[in-house]
Amino acid sequence: MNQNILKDSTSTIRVLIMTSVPAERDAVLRGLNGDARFDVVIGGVGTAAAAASTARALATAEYGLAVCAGIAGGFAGQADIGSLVLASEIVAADLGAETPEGFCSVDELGFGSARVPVDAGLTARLAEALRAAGLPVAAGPVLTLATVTGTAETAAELAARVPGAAAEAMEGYGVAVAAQACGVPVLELRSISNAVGPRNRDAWRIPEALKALEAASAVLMEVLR
Ligand SMILES: O=C(O)c1cccc(C(=O)CC[C@H]2O[C@@H](n3cnc4c(=O)[nH]cnc43)[C@H](O)[C@@H]2O)c1
Repeated sequence: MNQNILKDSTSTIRVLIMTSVPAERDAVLRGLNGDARFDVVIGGVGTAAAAASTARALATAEYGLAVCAGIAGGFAGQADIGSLVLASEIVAADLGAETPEGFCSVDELGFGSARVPVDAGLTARLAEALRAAGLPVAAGPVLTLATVTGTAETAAELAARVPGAAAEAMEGYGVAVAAQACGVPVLELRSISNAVGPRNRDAWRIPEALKALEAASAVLMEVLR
């Protein structure tokens, strides 16, 4: 078990799982099968809602781990629809400035960091357990964006800007910044519902992604036992 993860007097880790919408919360709860160590919260869509909801939840109890969980878009060649992605780092990919020479991150601007590290040890253990359970999982940067990518050009630009980018979603950075501020380790677990690229909402495979999220949540429960 990672040294940073707190245990209470009964040696039980309390885990906060932040989702965006009710369907994601319900999928996670099905996988957890009533395990009382986990609190699963609907934090809303987008970074601001996620950060505010996570900070509020972390103020109500002593958690040893915060997990951002939900569906996401997968980058071509990195994560197929129905597979899982574990963030190797959480990256606010549109937090910065546009310049004539291209995008300039807040890191380059000198205003903090658009990248939050995850609990690497726990991420590795969870990835191994997911693979052992027969669930396909990739590890790579998970991008947080305010706007869902809708063109091949933007997908290619993001993939070039963040080498190895595996998935994009809309909340991870908000959850991660709130957790970091509270000294709580963070993970991001995503199941892939669609490919990052030209918008085609009819091609989103949400039921398959929610099934994968449910299965992954059951594995997470076992890994933290
Ligand atoms: O319509 C439904 O039944 C339904 C069920 C569960 C979730 C949804 C959502 O639309 C959730 C929005 C949520 O999904 C993330 N997401 C998924 N794909 C992408 C993407 O390609 N780019 C960015 N974000 C994506 C995102 O985190 C949203 O919060 C609908």
